[in-house]
Amino acid sequence: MSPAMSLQSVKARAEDDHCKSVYQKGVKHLCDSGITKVPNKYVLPISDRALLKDGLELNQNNINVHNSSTIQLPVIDFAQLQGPNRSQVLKSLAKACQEYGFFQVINHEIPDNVIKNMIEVAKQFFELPFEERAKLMSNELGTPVRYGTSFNQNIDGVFCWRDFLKLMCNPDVLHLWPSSPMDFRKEVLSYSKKTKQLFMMVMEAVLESLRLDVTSKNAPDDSILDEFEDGSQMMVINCYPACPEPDLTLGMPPHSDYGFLTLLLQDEVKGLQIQHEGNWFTVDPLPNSFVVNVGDHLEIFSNGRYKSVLHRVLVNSSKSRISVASLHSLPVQSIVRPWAELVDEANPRKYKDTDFASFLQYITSCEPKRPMYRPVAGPTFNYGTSLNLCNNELIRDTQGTVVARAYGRSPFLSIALVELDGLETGYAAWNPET
Ligand SMILES: O=C(O)CCC(=O)C(=O)O
Ligand SMILES: [Fe+2]
Repeated sequence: MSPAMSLQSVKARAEDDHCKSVYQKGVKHLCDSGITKVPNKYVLPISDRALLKDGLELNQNNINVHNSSTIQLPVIDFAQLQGPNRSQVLKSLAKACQEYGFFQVINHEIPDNVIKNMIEVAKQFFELPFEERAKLMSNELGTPVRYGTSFNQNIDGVFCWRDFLKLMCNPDVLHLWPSSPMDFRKEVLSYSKKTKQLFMMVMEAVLESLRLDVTSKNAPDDSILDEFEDGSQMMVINCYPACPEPDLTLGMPPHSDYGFLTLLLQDEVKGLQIQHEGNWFTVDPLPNSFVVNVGDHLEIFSNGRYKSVLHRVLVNSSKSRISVASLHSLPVQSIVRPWAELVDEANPRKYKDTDFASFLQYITSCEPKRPMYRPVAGPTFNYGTSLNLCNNELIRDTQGTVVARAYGRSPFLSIALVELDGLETGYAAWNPET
């Protein structure tokens, strides 16, 4: 190599490193530096984009359609659920979980000021000086309080237009929550307690709804509800800054959530899209409602009756957006398995046991070392990592030999399944039989 060449490559590498470290600081920091174009790091391949420049978008068959229709999610009236119409509401709930995997809860009894203050302190948090936020950055996925960017900034090839603060909500880690802005801890704690209560009530109804058309010979078992009492709760506070070229990127790539249920609060800016009957729809929630969705653990627990649904987030050029996702599941050490009441000869078990702790351990320990498999055929493969694999996608090694098949649709499930059939079985936890 000539001296000039090597100098050039050293320079290029230095530039590259500089950019990498800028992107690791997040999109809020990037936007505050006054950019007017989306850097390449955030530009998705055309096939993965949601919006085309002229307001058109691609549908599932890559056919241009006008900007997505909005969807009115099924409405679950929490007040009705507590009254004489409960059985009617339970039927609507079962239908919503089966047909959409999403619903919106109205009359949920969480006071307006708790919601307003939650959004307010979330906004204030992202307005803190970068140095203050950066204290909470960590590459360790299991850290109880973690500030970060993109979907998984350790491995994403293309970054998404999102910064986040993830807060575990178990009492022993509350002292690690940010102490500024003022009132942050107080308001987030009050919000997390209210969402936990709401989760418990909705989860109880979901269990009841699962039993509606089951004539199980197994004894009814409600002990699971007690487990949820001590279950895990993770609050994900998302910030999607206004983006100069929103058609090139996404706030969040298609994914499903890992837990039982996610309760989502959004500010007044729309952006959430869900996949329904093969197409993407923008969610247009009723004012003061909570959007609730089925997560991977509920899919496993319900033995596939309720499916976790892919969703993603669009960004826009004029308004920054805040959302707060509260993800609920069993305690991290608990095994998630199909509910005994739903499994019998006619309905055989479809999923293997899994637990959140070993999932976390797996991605923390193996992810950076894992070889990068790229499928050579099949549906879109996002972000150049083994995340976001599509169902039944074949994974091939660099020689083109099939090494595995992806069953999951989400990072949680697909990671679990990329190793298969005697191949490295790091975490073969989720295994639908179809
Ligand atoms: O911001 C949103 O609307 C959705 C956020 C989300 O899907 C998540 O945090 O898992
Ligand atoms: Fe999500």
